[in-house]
Amino acid sequence: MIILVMNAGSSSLKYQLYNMEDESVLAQGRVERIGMDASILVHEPAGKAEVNEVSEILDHNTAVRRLIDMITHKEHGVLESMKEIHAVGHRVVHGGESFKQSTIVTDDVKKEIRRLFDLAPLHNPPAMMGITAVEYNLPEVPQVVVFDTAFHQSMPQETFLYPIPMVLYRRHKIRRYGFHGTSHDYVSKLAAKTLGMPLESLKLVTCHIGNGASCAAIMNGRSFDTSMGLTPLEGLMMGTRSGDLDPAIVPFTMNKEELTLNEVNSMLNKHSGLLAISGIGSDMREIVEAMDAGDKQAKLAFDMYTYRLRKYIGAYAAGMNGLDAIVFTAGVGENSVAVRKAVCENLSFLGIELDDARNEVRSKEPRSITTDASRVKALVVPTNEELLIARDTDRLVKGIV
Ligand SMILES: Nc1ncnc2c1ncn2[C@@H]1O[C@H](COP(=O)(O)OP(=O)(O)O)[C@@H](O)[C@H]1O
Ligand SMILES: CC(=O)OP(=O)(O)O
Ligand SMILES: [Mg+2]
Repeated sequence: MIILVMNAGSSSLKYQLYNMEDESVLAQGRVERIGMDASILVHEPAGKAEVNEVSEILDHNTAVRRLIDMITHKEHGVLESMKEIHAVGHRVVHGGESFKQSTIVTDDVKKEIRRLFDLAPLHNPPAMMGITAVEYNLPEVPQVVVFDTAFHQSMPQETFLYPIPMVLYRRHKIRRYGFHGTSHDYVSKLAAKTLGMPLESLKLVTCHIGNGASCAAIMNGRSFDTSMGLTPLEGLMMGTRSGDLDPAIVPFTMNKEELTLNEVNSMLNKHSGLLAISGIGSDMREIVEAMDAGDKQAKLAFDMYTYRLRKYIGAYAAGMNGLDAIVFTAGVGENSVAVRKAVCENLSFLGIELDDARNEVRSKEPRSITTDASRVKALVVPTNEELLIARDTDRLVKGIV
């Protein structure tokens, strides 16, 4: 079974092509700057030279056509014809309360994803454009949608409701949904395997820290709480997103700075976080480099970032009344020795004993970074959201529920 996995953003489209016989990646790539001048297409076929092209790609439909051209290209391609693609799996960020698991795309499913545009105006419309573009270019191929929110649908009311009038939940479904669910699901299962313990017996805090960042409290193999909320803005401090703040800051700032709703939204999503405090950038590599060179604002940004992460780990340990392991994943979690050190060293009261040499090991394998004697373990588990999407697509298309 050959499966194409797509992750569509507002101006980008990332893809991976899997051979599910051995779960190998035949090709991967991305189209960036869709609808802008000088769109970029990067295509990496396994065992062949990488392609980098700059051209005009006006919409997601053209992007899908271009990536199909690449996959079946005489020189850079990995398939003879697009007929070899059995199914396409899509990442859809918001599934609201309607989708508790992945599902095959039907007219009703599309209608429901459209209805959820309101709750995720930046994320769901491009995913829908990806689905429509595949329908147009590969009309015979079944499609599956995998939701960031689905894994967190197991949260109880006490953790998913906000203490605001209940009528807002009933009328508008204002509640915590949580995101990065495929990643929290994937790494919690792999963490249990790495620890050699049944997942159902473990209390875990998984930290998906990349561009977007969220923590999840995992109990009995299910999501019990998570730091992102109605939208992916709540919770941890991120590259350009503020995370938690006093909600009164919103009307106060709008008033003082004469900002519109759109402007304040953009301030909190695109001009806050590491970028705002450091004044340097949103990339943790740049922050650590500047901090090591003595930059005070970079150090402040780093300290705020790691402090806020520790607060969540402590809160979730209390929320679950226990903790067996914390799990670091995504760009920062998998790569930043400094972030992991700052978090773990200041959680010694919880029973976390960092092993510096283990923390400095660079590897793509799941591994422990605490000492053998450490009462609570810390693990690094590389995430793979695309593989989980491919597996769900494979299972659903084969009719296995
Ligand atoms: N070696 C590294 N050290 C510290 N941070 C890193 C390193 N490599 C990547 N990152 C961080 O990972 C982030 C990207 O994470 P990723 O999970 O790929 O994000 P996304 O999928 O949301 O684009 C970058 O912004 C960067 O800050
Ligand atoms: C939901 C979300 O924040 O996704 P990303 O980390 O890809 O921005
Ligand atoms: Mg990501």
